[in-house]
Amino acid sequence: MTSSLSSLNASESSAPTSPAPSSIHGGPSSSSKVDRLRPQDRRSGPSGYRFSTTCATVDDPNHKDQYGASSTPIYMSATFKGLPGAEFDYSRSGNPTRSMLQHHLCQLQNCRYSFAVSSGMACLDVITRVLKPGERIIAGDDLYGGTNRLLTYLATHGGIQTDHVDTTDAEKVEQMLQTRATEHSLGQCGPIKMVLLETPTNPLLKICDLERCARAAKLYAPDAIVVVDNTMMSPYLMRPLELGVDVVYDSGTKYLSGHHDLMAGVIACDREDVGQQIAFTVNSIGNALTPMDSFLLLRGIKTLAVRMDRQQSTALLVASYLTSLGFKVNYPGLASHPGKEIHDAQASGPGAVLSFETGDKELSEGIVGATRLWGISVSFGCVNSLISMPCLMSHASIDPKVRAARRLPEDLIRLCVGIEDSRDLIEDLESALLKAGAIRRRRSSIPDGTLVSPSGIITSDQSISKLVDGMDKNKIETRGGDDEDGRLTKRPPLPASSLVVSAPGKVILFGEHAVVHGVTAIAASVALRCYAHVQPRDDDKVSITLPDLGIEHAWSIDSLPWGKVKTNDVATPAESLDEELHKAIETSVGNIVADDTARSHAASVAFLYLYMTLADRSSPNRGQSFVIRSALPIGAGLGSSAALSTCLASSLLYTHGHLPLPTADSSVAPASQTLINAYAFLSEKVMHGNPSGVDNSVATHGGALAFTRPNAARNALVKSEMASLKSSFGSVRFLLTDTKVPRDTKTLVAGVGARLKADPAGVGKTLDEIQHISDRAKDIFLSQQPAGSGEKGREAKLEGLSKLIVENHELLQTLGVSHESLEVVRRTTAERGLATKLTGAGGGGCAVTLLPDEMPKADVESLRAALEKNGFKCYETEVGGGGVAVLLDQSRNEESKEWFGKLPGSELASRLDGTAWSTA
Ligand SMILES: Nc1ncnc2c1ncn2[C@@H]1O[C@H](COP(=O)(O)OP(=O)(O)O)[C@@H](O)[C@H]1O
Ligand SMILES: C[C@@](O)(CCOP(=O)(O)O)CC(=O)O
Repeated sequence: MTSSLSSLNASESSAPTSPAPSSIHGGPSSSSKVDRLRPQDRRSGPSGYRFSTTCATVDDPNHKDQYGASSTPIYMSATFKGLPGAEFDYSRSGNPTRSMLQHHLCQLQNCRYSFAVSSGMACLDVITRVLKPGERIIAGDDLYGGTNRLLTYLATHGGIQTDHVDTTDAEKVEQMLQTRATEHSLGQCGPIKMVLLETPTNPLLKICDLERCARAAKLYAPDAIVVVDNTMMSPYLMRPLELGVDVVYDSGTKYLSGHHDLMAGVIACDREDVGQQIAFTVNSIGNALTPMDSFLLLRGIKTLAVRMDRQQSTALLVASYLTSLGFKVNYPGLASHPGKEIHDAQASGPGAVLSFETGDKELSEGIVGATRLWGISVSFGCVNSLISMPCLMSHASIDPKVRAARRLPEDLIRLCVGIEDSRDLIEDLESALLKAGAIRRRRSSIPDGTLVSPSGIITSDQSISKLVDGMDKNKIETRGGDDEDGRLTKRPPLPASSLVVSAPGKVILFGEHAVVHGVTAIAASVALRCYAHVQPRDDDKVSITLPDLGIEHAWSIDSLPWGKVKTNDVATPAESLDEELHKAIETSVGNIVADDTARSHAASVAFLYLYMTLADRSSPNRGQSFVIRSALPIGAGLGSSAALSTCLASSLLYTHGHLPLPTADSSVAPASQTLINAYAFLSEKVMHGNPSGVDNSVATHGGALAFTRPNAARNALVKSEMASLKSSFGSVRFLLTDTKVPRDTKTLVAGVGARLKADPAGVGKTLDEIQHISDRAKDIFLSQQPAGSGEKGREAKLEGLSKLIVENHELLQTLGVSHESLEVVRRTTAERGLATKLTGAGGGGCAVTLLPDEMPKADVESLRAALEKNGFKCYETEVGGGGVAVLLDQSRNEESKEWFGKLPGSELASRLDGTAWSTA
């Protein structure tokens, strides 16, 4: 042992982690409520990355590897040579691999001290050594068995007593603190020196209000340290230090490592006095983490956020599935959880552990024993899913009488969800529930035509959302239930069964019509959107309600022409329409709603085409009701059909489990966008015959795009090219004028196609000229402003765009797609020196006018009045917002059905736009 270690003075110990305190506190302040709600969005550490980036980026500028190794080397060395004072001398006190891990943990938890020790229990051992005999602890009554065992040991061997209270009731914690403080002041007991909290509790998943308990501790026992076991959440979902807590520990064996291939514990602390004390203890007792395990833990942490996202979203499905069967489920992700509000305020996700009761201990044993995929094991946080009975396993060390007193049900089953396919997990669980007799099929009520595999197990190609939705009513009842109908008919809100999505309309600035024939179009999303609300129907019908057109259609699902549907792999969408299916749907829609208007007919056929392509006929959950609303003017050239198509495609893909729902902190994934866009394009083809795909691409991806479709005569593309246009000169003001003159995109597009066929050279030349316009416009958008050109540079660019607008409109006139109403707009604006062109298919519909930066509001208003005098409607709009979006708030999804179909479009939009969406 080297001389620096022979002294066990805390201040000389090299156990604390390496970064200088100042470098860790690079992140934003911890006091803001908003910050706290979304810790994964917070930037931390000197590099200022967000959480998942920091997870994957292991870097300590003060400890660069001599060879530039990409992965932290494992320093398998007990000793390090050198004179006293060197940074490392003996691995118990400090080891470079462990130092790197501890540095990384400091970055993730935004704290100054981090310690990696041999297990989660070792953490508690180290932390409780701060206490002296006679001092007291307040802890929860729903604790992990190991924690309980150590606290009992401290009481019998160390004279440190613990008061167990229900820490999920902050008032009880406050009362206990007050009582003990009074007793201590009267000399009746020792001081409270530690308050030990855990939330959600294990295994009952009850919620403790950390901030309130920490505040109470500071009030009644200012010398006590507030300690939180954060293993259930991991630093990704919760960072208790930011809630007023002094010390946090995690069993690193769980989510941090994620693979159940090591044992570790990590302690985080930001208080210097406590940090130094812990450093002293770790060094003294020698339980610091080995270099090999430090390496493994560091590796595991890199994927913490992605693992947790996946595990958590599956846990929500499993919890909903079990709830739908009638089991009492404990999971803070469920709207019914009593502590949800507090949990949501202090953590940013419900985690991936849940528990449920069956009502019978033997039955629970039967279920646990019958699972195959769910491993029977203690612990959690692993990539593999685990099932256990806490009373027989993780909590067996607690006296049964104590367990009973703490209301820990003997039949409780704990599920720790891993990263496997959620369908396999639910199928395996269902099979175990059936085998154990916890549920059984209600064969008599399976609807005609519903296919159930001979084994009685739902086949794996069925989507989880359908599986989950249909469990209760159609197939299964809980044990002991008779065939009483309606016994389980009250279903809880299910994550994927009711959903709200939205997509924006678009404005084509240059290149409409020509884009159909391979010319580049410049288009951008607008702030007006279409919205779709989906919920299950239990009458075996599928329906579409179009309140904007005053239409509702419902079809008995069996009456649809299913014989024409070809088996398809949803992940590889067809590029062209299946004309046979299209025709068959046209016929049946025509038959069913003979008095249909052309508009609702088109929307209905497109809807059924996508429904029949994406829904599974054999699913018991095939019944669905769709309500579509648009804040966009319909049929005016602003892409209402593409926004509708994108809403239909996304809602069907999500509710039928073809796409994972985005999580609270994620946007609609690029791969999801691609699939949504492909199906939206098919719907557009149903509605418009030969669309270019620009509208649905903008509705799906959002932003501003230069879009070019493959066309052998014009370009060498094999698939549509989309170049994102980020204007180098800020936003541009546009006025959209809806002439309210109805027109039909399909007919107008076909008309231009016919002209091209009749006069390939003449129309071809027009197309070349439009291509040239789009190219110039693209250059203007993308070109950097010459240095020092300032306002002048911007003015020149806007002038350039105005010229192109005028030219493009003239060319569209020659293609025969203008209309007198559009010419009125053009003239009215030209009188004021403004450039206007039609946008979209023309023939009526909308015109777009470029507004100069300096145009006063009053002038815009007078222009608007002049235009609206003709019966037109004007919108001043921004362009380039987000694409397809999914409403994340499940309760909002449920609640909105009350007013979704009733409110005026603009009011509906303002109600929905203010809520939490995940957007492309
Ligand atoms: N909210 C809606 N309700 C019903 N149908 C709609 C809605 N939005 C769009 N549509 C469908 O889209 C068609 C309009 O498409 P289109 O003529 O291309 O004009 P736009 O430029 O608005 O997309 C309508 O005729 C109708 O079939
Ligand atoms: C005319 C066209 O270029 C745009 C159609 O726009 P809208 O349907 O009028 O919104 C056709 C297309 O690109 O598919």
